[in-house]
Amino acid sequence: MTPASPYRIFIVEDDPWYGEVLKYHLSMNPDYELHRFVTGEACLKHLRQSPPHLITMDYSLPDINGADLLRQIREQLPDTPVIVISGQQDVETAVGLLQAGVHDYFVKDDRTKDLLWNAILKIRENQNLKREIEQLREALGQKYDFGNLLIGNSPAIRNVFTLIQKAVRTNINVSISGETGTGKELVAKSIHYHSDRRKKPFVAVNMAAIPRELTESELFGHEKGAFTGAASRKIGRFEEANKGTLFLDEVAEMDLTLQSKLLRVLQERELVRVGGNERIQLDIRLVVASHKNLLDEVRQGRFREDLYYRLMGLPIVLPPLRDRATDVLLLARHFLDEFCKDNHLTSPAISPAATDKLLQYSFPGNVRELKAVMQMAAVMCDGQEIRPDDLMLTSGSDESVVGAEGKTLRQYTIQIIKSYLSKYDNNVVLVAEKLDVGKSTIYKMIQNNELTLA
Ligand SMILES: Nc1ncnc2c1ncn2[C@@H]1O[C@H](COP(=O)(O)OP(=O)(O)OP(=O)(O)O)[C@@H](O)[C@H]1O
Repeated sequence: MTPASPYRIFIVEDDPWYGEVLKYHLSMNPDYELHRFVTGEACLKHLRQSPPHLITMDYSLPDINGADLLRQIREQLPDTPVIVISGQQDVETAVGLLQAGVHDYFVKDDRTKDLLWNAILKIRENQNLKREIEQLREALGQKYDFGNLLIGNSPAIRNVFTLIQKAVRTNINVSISGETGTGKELVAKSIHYHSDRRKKPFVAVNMAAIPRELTESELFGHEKGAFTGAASRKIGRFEEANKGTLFLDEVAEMDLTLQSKLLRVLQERELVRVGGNERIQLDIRLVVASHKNLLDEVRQGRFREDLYYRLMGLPIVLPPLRDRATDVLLLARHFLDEFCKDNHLTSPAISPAATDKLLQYSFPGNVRELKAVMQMAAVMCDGQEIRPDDLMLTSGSDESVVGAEGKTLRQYTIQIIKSYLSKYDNNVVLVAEKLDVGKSTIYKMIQNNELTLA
């Protein structure tokens, strides 16, 4: 059903006069295509032929009991909203119907047709929003097509593609390790958007970005009044990701207390919000990542061994870019073309000397650094060709640092991050997103006193 198609409503009402009143009232909206039936059987017969977007039904029909009709509608069209209109003012029936999944229940009186009008508007709004979300998720799925977007042809990255393909076929947890900027989050997204869960949420949480005292409530949520400052209920990231995928980045940053809580949630597949009693069932694929070696963390007593084995699932190791030599040029070309396209520039060639320089460099910041270097080169070059001097590399073959003030790329990076932080009110998450740097990178700069928040 396209958004432009008429909105089909079935009115099931055996009282011919009342049925006509409802039909006439709803026909004021030209978007509605109205079909009236005087028996439950007639409605059921048409359900499959031309499925409606919404059904409004009288509870007392001559041929079929309201509850039976509802059950049969639910079996055939589980997602179609049903509004029940009835002459009975019986609370038990109303509660029973609402529990059986009826969207609304109205008693026949003077206000019914207006209540019905408003209820339909609300339902349509929700249906439109749902459809939009699904379309956006589809679009994201295409964006994270790892065949297109996870660029690479080296044996190392092809091995990663094979593991992603294996992961998407099952529900197994995945642990990704690799240096910063190697593409861990991109791999996590690719897994999600290729799995059966793609229509459900992908939620990413960077454990290094959350202040320690807030981690539990951030992950598991809290009830109103659970602690000072908990002014209202908060849904945690686990609950947000339910039925979808939760990506826990920098998982090694969790303290031991939180690790025990996480272990319990994973074992029991349910959580209780901080300060609450309700048990919430969880159905989540967990993807975790760390640039630290988790096994080393276990050996040092900083990471629980039992949790380590729970999280490990299918391990994917993302090799550093320096071990994917053949990918460097492929990725360089990709980032250059992408940047030039976005900025309406003609994509320049890469000179042989610049190619050599790229191949000799060790890329400590991995793919993220290569992307930044190529974007800067596109700006710095003469528009025709990228030459060695256009490539601002910070270490390896070319120790020298560019720029009139003799600053290193790292110093430039810090300067840019600083100016963004002051522009965006010290919102680290937003700045990391805008500049496409890891949030943990910024937090580490703050920790190392390279950056101070104004
Ligand atoms: N194989 C790839 N193809 C295309 N783009 C890539 C690839 N790998 C990484 N990138 C790009 O490099 C940047 C860094 O990737 P990502 O954020 O996934 O790395 P990460 O390992 O999660 O980093 P961190 O450890 O700092 O969180 C992103 O802009 C991402 O789109």
